[in-house]
Amino acid sequence: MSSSNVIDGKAFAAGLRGRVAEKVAELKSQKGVVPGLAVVLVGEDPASQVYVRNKAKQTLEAGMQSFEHKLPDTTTQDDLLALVAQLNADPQVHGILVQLPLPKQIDANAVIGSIEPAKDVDGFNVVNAGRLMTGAGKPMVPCTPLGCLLLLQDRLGKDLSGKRAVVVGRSNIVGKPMAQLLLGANATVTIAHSRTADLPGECRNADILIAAVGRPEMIKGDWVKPGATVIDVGINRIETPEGKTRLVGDVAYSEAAEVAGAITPVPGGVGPMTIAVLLANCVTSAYRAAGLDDPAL
Ligand SMILES: NC(=O)C1=CN([C@@H]2O[C@H](COP(=O)(O)OP(=O)(O)OC[C@H]3O[C@@H](n4cnc5c(N)ncnc54)[C@H](OP(=O)(O)O)[C@@H]3O)[C@@H](O)[C@H]2O)C=CC1
Ligand SMILES: Nc1nc(=O)c2c([nH]1)NC[C@@H]1CN(c3ccc(C(=O)N[C@@H](CCC(=O)O)C(=O)O)cc3)C=[N+]21
Ligand SMILES: [Mg+2]
Repeated sequence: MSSSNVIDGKAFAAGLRGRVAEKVAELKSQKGVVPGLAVVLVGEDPASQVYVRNKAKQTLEAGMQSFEHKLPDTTTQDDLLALVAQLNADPQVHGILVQLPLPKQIDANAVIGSIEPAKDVDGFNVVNAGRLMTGAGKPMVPCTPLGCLLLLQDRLGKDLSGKRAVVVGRSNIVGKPMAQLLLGANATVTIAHSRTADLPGECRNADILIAAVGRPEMIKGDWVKPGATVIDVGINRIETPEGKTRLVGDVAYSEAAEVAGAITPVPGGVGPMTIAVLLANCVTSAYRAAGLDDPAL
């Protein structure tokens, strides 16, 4: 496979962040408003700390305000709900992201449900999930699935009519909203999961294959239909034989790249898109709060 069949999510994300920065500057000059993103991290998970640092850096680079709230592992649900309430009420905050997973003593659904839907830039709140599913009202769309859709549409065109899409994984944060977006773009969608009878067979039907499983390199090259577009959402940190760690996706990349028409790498594929869409959602929220139409990004 030629390198042009690698979908460069890193470059696409950089372009999107550039458009976000332009919209931030326009809002500032027109309304004197600077979009603000609040990120809440509970606990000390090193991987989460890296993501949160990257988000803050890119937020500032786009000309936005970044508010970081780091809370200890022992934080109670009431403490976290109180912080969310404070951020809901803060006019400088247009987007609130509570990093998942949360410690066991906290009910994630209760916390997500307490975020003002307009500020729910992850799109995880039931109000936004319901809007996405029904088409009633404008949702905040979950960042990772929307990032995947943008990469697909850049390759295949906006209309996915006639294409068979298979989404492996049915989580609320990736698999289910991904399927919903593909359906909205007119693909014919199958959602596969751990109870699917013949996963390799399902995958081989896919013109568009989305892997969101959380199992390192589970999807093999001979599960991929020749010419298919493969989007690998997985972020798995594995130990190499030399005792170092390395990031791999849910797809056995080098095998799959031999067969696929196009494929996202890990790192440098979906991950950077997630953060770029997060910034885009936050800017959209700020435009709405200022009474403006959604910016074209
Ligand atoms: N790039 C990015 O920006 C992001 C990456 N991720 C990554 O994406 C991956 C998925 O994340 P997330 O959706 O949160 O994960 P979850 O663990 O919430 O969901 C995993 C899904 O995969 C299914 N699954 C697990 N094992 C198998 C199997 N052997 N065969 C078929 N299906 C299986 C599960 O099925 P069942 O429901 O039956 O248990 C479940 O639906 C992870 O690697 C995560 O790190 C996540 C968010 C953002
Ligand atoms: N409320 C919430 N919203 C999220 O969107 C959310 C979350 N919680 N919890 C964790 C997952 C994971 N996630 C990633 C974001 C960026 C990269 C990313 O930038 N990845 C880079 C490399 C990162 C690295 O090198 O470690 C890449 O793939 O190229 C990865 C993963 C967002 N998540
Ligand atoms: Mg996400």
